[in-house]
Amino acid sequence: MNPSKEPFFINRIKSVGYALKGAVYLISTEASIKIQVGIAIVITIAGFYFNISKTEWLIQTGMIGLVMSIEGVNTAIEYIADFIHPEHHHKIGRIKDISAGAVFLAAITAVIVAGIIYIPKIF
Ligand SMILES: Nc1ncnc2c1ncn2[C@@H]1O[C@H](COP(=O)(O)OP(=O)(O)OP(=O)(O)O)[C@@H](O)[C@H]1O
Repeated sequence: MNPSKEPFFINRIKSVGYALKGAVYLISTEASIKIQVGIAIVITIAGFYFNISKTEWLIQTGMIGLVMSIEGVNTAIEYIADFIHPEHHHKIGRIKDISAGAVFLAAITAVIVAGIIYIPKIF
């Protein structure tokens, strides 16, 4: 967002670097995203094991990305909430609960999608 005199592409490359730093920080510090990375690895192995179709791969990969992205946004919202109001406040609690609720909705959807893909292959 800062007005910059640097060339456009240098600026973009730097932004990708910052985003990468954020993703590494997220994965290395947040327990919930570590669990999600673990689940993503297991479900990817399952994809190879059950030889799922291209369409199933697209949907599965999309769901993994969706859940992990929303988890990242949820974590950022928690950081902002703690920064702007470190003390206990019911509105901060509500903000965090709504943010966590968004992750929950994405995760439930991912579980349903996994069920649709794998249950017929297992049973
Ligand atoms: N400052 C606060 N004021 C009011 N309620 C809070 C506050 N901080 C946390 N809470 C309540 O406690 C819950 C857990 O908060 P916390 O910040 O520990 O999130 P978390 O989901 O456990 O985080 P993480 O994903 O990092 O484990 C919130 O969803 C909210 O209901």
